[in-house]
This record gives sequence, structure tokens and C-alpha cells, in this order.
Amino acid sequence: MTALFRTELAPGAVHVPGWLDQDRQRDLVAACRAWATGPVPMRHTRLPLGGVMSVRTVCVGWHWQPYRYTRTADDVNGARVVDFPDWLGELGREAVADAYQDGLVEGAAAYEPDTALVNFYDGAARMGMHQDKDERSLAPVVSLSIGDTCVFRFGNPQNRNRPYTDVELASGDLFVFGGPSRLAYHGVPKVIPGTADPATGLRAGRLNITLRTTGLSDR
Ligand SMILES: O=C(O)CCC(=O)C(=O)O
Ligand SMILES: [Fe+2]
Repeated sequence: MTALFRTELAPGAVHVPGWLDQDRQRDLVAACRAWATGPVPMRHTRLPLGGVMSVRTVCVGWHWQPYRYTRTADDVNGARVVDFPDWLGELGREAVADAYQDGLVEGAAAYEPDTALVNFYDGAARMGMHQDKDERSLAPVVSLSIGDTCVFRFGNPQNRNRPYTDVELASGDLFVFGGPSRLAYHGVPKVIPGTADPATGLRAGRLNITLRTTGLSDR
């Protein structure tokens, strides 16, 4: 296997450029296209104060709405979200093993994500600084990017301001944040149009898939 180039932005926050090869990117684009059609359609998430998010989102395993997870998409069409497939959990374990080089922060073999948030960014979409904190588990978040390159802003766990680091996430890049960085603020201030390689099946825009462990159960 080829050596992986890894950058640790902060303890537990690791960027692995080009982690997904083109075949895997194509397969993920196809999977996201299928999920986007239903049982719950991809849509702009409505915010409690009446706004909508500029990204479009569809969820797998558990449905996220601000600020909780449920099995059914009660803010969309009430349908139960699609089941979280085994292969996606396997991909997550591989990602954690590669990012943490087996073991730091959390044993990769024990990583069992049960939800994926699939976000689609058109050229104008962005995401403000926030924490991923609606999960009851502090297992790492695995983030996969496909399509247009974006500027990803990775901050600190205390507040949404500096210090933060801006890093470009390109198609195929992996970013894992766990351990001391699990609750770090992060966001996407910009997508750079025209940077996607059409060979992935996504001609324009950016797909981001985050795998998370909700820590919830149906009982
Ligand atoms: O698009 C990204 O890279 C980040 C997405 C994100 O932070 C989220 O879905 O919570
Ligand atoms: Fe996030």
C-alpha cells in the first residue's frame, strides 16, 4: 500500500489528502445519489428560528434535525431514514485506522458509526462555525469530501473564534476529528467552484459525508 501523507492539525484532528481513490469516490457519489432520492429526499434543513441551511442534506441510519437525532424525518416527510449499511461502517473503521495509525485516541476496530450526514454544497453554500454535539458518544467523526474543493475551518473546542486553521479539503480527502478535538468548532466558509473532477460522477458542487456514532438506541 502506498504511504499516506497525514497532517495533524490539532491533537486528534487528522487530514489525509487523497484517501479515497477514484473508484471509491464514484461508488460514494452513486450511493449518495440513491440516498438523495428517498425514502427521505435531500433537502435544505430548516432551522428553529425560521432560516434554512444553504447546504442540502440527507441522512443515513439516524435523521438529524437541529438539534437531535430520530429514526424518522419528522421535519421532512415523516419517513424512516434508510438503514446504515455495513460497508459504510467498514469504511469508517478503515478511515480511523489510517488517520490514527491504529489506536491513538480510539481503537479503530471498535469504531461503530451508526449515522451519516450527507451534505451537498453548490457554489454558494457554506456552513457556519459549529460543534457536532448532538451525539451522545464522543467517538470520532469521519469526514469524506468529494467534488469541488472547499476551505474547511477547523477551530478549537472553546469557541467559534480564533485560533483556527484553514485547510483545503479536495476530492477524496479524509478528515477525522476525535479525542481532544472531538468537540472543536468547525465550518466551511467557502467552496471553490470548478475544481471538481467530473470522473467521480459529480461534475459540480461538493459532497461531504460525515460518519458519526449517535450513542442512541431504539429502546
Ligand atoms: O462539509 C464539511 O466538510 C463539514 C460538514 C459538517 O461540519 C457537518 O455536517 O456537521
Ligand atoms: Fe460539523
